[in-house]
Amino acid sequence: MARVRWTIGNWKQNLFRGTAELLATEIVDGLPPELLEGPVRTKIGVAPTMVALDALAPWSRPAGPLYLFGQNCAAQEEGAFTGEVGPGQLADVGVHGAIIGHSERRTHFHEDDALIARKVLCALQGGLRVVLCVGEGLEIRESGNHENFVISQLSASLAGVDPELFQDRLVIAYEPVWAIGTGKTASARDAGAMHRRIRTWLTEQYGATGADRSILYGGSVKPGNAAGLMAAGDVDGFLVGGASLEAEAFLQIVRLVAEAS
Ligand SMILES: O=C(CO)COP(=O)(O)O
Repeated sequence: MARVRWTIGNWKQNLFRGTAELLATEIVDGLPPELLEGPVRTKIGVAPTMVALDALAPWSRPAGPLYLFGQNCAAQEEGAFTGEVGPGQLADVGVHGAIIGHSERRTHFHEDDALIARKVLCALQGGLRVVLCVGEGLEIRESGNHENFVISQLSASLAGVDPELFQDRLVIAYEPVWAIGTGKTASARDAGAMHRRIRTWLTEQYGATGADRSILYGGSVKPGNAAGLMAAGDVDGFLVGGASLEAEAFLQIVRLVAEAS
């Protein structure tokens, strides 16, 4: 079976309920009908701020075509953890999954691999999909140790997670930190090499079935570079930041992901 392709917009700390609804409407209205009616070639996700999640229910599955993602998820189901939102609470407002381990959370909120592993486990146990983000900073890229770094992040972020839980719900996103919001994209060659390395590691750890999961690229993805990145091999779609805030740019990327051979 072909791996699922994904195009997911990470809206970060942008938009309010009204503007989020407007953007969701523009995206859904602009989706090519064949993506909605035929065998779906790319699943489409959006990750608005927590307080706009429930407002997007009319555009998200099952009512609409979008999959809804939180930008974070607590490491525990519930309890005395001020400010946290657990997987059950996300699912309760119609959320399908959560982005976990984004570099902005690792950097600004000091989330380490151990915490991320607990979040991944909690979210999967709670029935959510998980988009697990990994990626190296510029210094590590320049030192040439980027592949080992990313594999160690991946290995630590999945420590203790039973692969039985993955099913089709674990997606990996490779997002080199130096490419996020900078306009610098990894070359198709570099992205392809990292994605292949990740796939090889997944196969070594979990066998062919465990490795058969989508690996997305993120970092300054735009309509102009999406086709080249899709052609790199082992790239199953994108986690899009800035360009996902413009419906037309996001829709172009969706089309390129769906049409890539
Ligand atoms: O962080 C990202 C997606 O999660 C990428 O952001 P940009 O597309 O703005 O570089």
